[in-house]
Amino acid sequence: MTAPRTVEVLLPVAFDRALTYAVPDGLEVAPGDVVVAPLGTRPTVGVVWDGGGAEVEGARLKALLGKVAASGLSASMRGFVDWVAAYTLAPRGQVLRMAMRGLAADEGPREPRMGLKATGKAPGRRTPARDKALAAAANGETWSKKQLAESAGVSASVLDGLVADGALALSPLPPPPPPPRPDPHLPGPELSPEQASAAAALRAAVAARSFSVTLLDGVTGSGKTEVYCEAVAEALAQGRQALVMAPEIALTVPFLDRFAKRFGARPAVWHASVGEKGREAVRRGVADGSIQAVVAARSGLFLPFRDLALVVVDEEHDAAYKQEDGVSYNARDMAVVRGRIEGAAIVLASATPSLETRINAERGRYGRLALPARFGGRTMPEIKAIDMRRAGPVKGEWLAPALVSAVTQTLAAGEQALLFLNRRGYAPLTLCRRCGHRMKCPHCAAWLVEHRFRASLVCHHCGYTAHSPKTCPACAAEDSLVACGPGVERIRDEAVARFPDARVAILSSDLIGAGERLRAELDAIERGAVDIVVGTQMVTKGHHFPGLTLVGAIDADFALGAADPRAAERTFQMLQQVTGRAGRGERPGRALIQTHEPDHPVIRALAANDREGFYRAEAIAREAAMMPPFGRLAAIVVSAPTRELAEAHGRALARSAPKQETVRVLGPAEAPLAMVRGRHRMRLLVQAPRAVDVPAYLRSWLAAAPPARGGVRVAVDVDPQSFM
Ligand SMILES: Nc1ncnc2c1ncn2[C@@H]1O[C@H](COP(=O)(O)OP(=O)(O)OP(=O)(O)O)[C@@H](O)[C@H]1O
Ligand SMILES: [Zn+2]
Repeated sequence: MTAPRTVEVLLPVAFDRALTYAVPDGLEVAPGDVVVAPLGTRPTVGVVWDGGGAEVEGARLKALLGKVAASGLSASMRGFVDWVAAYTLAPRGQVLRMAMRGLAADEGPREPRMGLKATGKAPGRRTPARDKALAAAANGETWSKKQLAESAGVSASVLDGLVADGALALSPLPPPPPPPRPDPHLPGPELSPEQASAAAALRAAVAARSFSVTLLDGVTGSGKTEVYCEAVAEALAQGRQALVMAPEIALTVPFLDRFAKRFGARPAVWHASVGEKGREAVRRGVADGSIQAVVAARSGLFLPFRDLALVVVDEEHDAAYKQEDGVSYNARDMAVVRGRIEGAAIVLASATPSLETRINAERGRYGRLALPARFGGRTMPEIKAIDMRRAGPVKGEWLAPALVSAVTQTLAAGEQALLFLNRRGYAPLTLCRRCGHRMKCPHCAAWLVEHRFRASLVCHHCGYTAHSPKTCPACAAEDSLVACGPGVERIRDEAVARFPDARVAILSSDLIGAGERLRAELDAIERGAVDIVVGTQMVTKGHHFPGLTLVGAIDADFALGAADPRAAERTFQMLQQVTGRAGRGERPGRALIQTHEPDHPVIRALAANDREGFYRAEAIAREAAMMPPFGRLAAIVVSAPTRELAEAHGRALARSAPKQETVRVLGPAEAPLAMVRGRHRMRLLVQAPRAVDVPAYLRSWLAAAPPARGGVRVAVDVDPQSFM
């Protein structure tokens, strides 16, 4: 007897290794095929991986259960999965799981949907409802049951009766027409000379059919979208595919309409709120090439494109590109990796590029195209700081007098104002006036945030929600709980109270979501049906509201990210983005920033409109501290049910760190967010020069480290973005 043929199969579970299976006689499989394999006793869908295929002696070898008629993973996709896993230290199976999203169990030809058709036979019994149904069906077409019932104004049971009677018969419905395809040959807008030359460079990058990375560095309102749409047009015209990524689902919404205006049809959409059926359709369409353009949140990077020509990473600086749970990867960086593997052009677009990307461009690793001025001769907003120490509001209010009078003037001129505060809910802290008790999350080292619209207290880390209590849970005093500090809901209340005639809208992800509600709100603002917009960071980027001329930033918030080496950069980016919403239409804009540190270099750079100066100073500071992009960082978070366990394991880890001259291991120290979901957290930080292969260092470290026991978990984060 000959030994069985075998293959390696990677399964979408937390295994790093592919498992070896026997291939039953009569089954032909190749790397990339989707197969069903037994995992323990459970049939599991996985992907045939590279390697293996040898003849192995093994009576106990399990056999594949079958093959699935679904588009598999190309060699480049498999290479991408391997690469991401190796870099992030995530098990390969966990990365594979992301690449299998939307995979239907069977993509084979579908059974046609059945509808109803008149047979011409008279029913045995006539009623007015039956007559109506037959009259509607008399046109001879096949109707869906629902449509026929609606059109005739009868219930579904009437139709069932007619089928039983032979007057209606089941009949296959014609397949739905394919969605319209975007047309790359529609004329785009007329571009300014700067835009035109940037667009030509991007078109050339796509036409080159090879890997390249280009930073599209253009100030807010410079028309970056119009420019990168030309690169999309080039990809479409070649019959190839383009992926446009946005850091948040909410930002995909306005892009859909802009894309449709440019190309006559909407792109496919891919993100967490798309339902299972929709995802299956997108996955199938990108795999067979019938879908050419996709707009997606970060997970779209793992779609199995057949012929990917272009990836645009819009707002490339955005921290939301970093996934923090499961596989910790930065979709911006992994887009570059995918581009290298696929030979695709990568465009990183931003008005406030990350220092990482700026330095890559300066050192010639990336190309750089600049749009230094706004489109149409519009000017950048004038930015001023309001010193909250001297010119702040009275206690209990949050809008400084100078901001109030600016809003008043803006409204009087028939223009719109935006009040920005990066804090959801009504108040970040609720405390008892009598005993000083603070309302805390029972599972996290965090305060509960009051959400007054929902009458509840919510933990922003674990989602724990409680009704706002009437009495203090500690001292039982009645009506003693007070809200401290503002969230957007509170700013909205103040705006409504101060400007009773103004139409005030609030935009916050927890209130609006990313669906039709959001679209309706954005439309209303664009049309001028809203006077004051109050919003979280959801409103800071990407949006274009022509009537908006004043932006008020309620709190410049530097202290928040004290442990974060990117705190200054992030604050600069956020304020530059939000102030960049002002004055994009006919009239010039201005912005007021409420701050307790008006002399902070970030505020000074903003007020002086000195972007370059800020980046230069920031680069010097980061280089001196050997912080990214001049050095490398990785974080290891140890969590455990008790602090002692977490600390002990953190110490043991630190002791087992391989000695390498240039690599520093800091900690363990208690994480700024010391407990989440009941787990105590300690952090270690690895700092190394750029030349060090940090993932390799971590791998050899963790392989030799004492195993985590007793509920201890170790999470590795290469290139951390969050320092909580
Ligand atoms: N060549 C053009 N012709 C007509 N309108 C244009 C042109 N370029 C840009 N615009 C318009 O100018 C506005 C700003 O452009 P866009 O939103 O692309 O800027 P942006 O650079 O992406 O800004 P931000 O970074 O602030 O999001 C949009 O309404 C856009 O349609
Ligand atoms: Zn919590």
